[in-house]
Amino acid sequence: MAEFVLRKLPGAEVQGVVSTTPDTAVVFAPTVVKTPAIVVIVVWLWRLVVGLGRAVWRHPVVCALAGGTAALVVLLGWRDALVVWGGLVCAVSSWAGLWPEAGMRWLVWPALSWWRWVWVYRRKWRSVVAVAGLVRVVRGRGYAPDLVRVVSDRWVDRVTVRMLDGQDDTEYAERSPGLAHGFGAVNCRVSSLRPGWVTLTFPRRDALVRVVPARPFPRRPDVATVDVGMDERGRPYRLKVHGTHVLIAGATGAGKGSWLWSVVRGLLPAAGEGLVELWALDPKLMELSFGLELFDRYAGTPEDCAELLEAAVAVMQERAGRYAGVRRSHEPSTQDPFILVIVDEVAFLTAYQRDRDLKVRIMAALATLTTQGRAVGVGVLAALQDPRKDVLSIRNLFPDRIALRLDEAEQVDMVLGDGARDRGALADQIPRDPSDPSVGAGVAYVRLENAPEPVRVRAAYVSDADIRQMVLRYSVVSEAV
Ligand SMILES: Nc1ncnc2c1ncn2[C@@H]1O[C@H](COP(=O)(O)OP(=O)(O)OP(=O)(O)O)[C@@H](O)[C@H]1O
Repeated sequence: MAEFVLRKLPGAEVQGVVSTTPDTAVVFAPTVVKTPAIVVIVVWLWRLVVGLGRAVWRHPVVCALAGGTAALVVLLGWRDALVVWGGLVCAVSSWAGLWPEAGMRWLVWPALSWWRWVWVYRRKWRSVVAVAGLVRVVRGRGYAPDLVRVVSDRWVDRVTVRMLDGQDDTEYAERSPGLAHGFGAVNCRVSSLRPGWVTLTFPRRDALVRVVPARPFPRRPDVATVDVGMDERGRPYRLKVHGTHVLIAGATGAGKGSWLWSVVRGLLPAAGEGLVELWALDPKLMELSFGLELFDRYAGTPEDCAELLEAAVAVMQERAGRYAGVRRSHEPSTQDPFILVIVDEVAFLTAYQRDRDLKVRIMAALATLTTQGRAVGVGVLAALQDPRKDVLSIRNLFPDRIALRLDEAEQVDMVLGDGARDRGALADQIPRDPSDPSVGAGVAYVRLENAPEPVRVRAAYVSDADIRQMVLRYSVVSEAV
């Protein structure tokens, strides 16, 4: 029975790790059974074959190199083998020099991944997971999760792990600080894309330290997603705006403006073609008014904002009536453009609004838009400064959420949803420097509706000069509410 249970557990048995669990403190000596030598030899040979097969499967390049070298030495002798090797190294270096991107992709990153696998993860794996509490002891034998793969690039290590049967990714999320410290990383983020497997992301260098300049205007109008900045692997990050609603929360000076303006910038070519309409609500009168001419409709006072939201609801209902029974989703067109309602500091219209009637109207319109608008091409992009005030009542209306720097750790889950901070969304630890507002500004954790794991992204900084250039290029005659 014991053997059956143990065989069902995936993962390697822990050896050489001092166990601190009380149930293993007393070990009873088992009955000694004499095994015939031939059985022992067969078992060891079988283990050797399995080990070799696994090594070839996991490290095909290293094994091919080792096997090829051995074959060359046997066939040509070590001098000629050395000459062949020298020629190969020269050829590969010239190729990598001529095509550096391909060289990095096929040579440098795989070599780095292998090195990190051997030197950092494989070497420390069992002791770190044991101390972090991820090892299970079954009838006196310890089992550790399997370290399967390490993929490294310039910025992060992505470690694929086969969990033990019965474990789930929330357990890894809870232990992520210990894993990060154990492997010498500043952070560890946990995601699970298929049952039984978990991916641990350990950032090595921060791609997001430097300010990301405003993204170039898209060559072709794109409504579905917008290039808003850079992710932590140094790749452009595209935010979905059509078919969703997005909430952006961050403390004062966290850089909410750069997210709003990056979205506006990315949609301008489509707006120029009549496929998008940008409706702005700017109750603070300080942010969106700077690019007033870019918006099809603009409202500043709370009364105007309520009217604009109700106008959006009217468009939504008119479309819903037309689409009913004809189609189930919205395709942006000049007849029915995608309408993006952008709200800067939504709490001014809700939590801080003293006029009760107005507040009720605004909340009702917001709730209607966010619950029914996406299928008919009306989206809401709202920014919020203080997540404590109002977020719990409106947070759930937004499928996609972005947390910039927040003042307190508890606010992270308030914005992104339960468990987000455990999964590595450390929005309360995004750095800030009072003497340099650009430090950490625009850096955020994004949690999308269909992906529970947060992604760290820095929005491009759209400066005043960039906004002036946008106005010069894409002004529309803005309609009063
Ligand atoms: N993406 C960014 N990259 C670098 N610096 C940025 C970025 N976004 C903003 N900043 C810097 O941070 C400052 C504050 O940004 P911003 O006004 O957008 O913050 P905010 O979150 O909107 O603050 P508030 O809620 O007080 O309006 C800017 O003046 C700019 O210097």
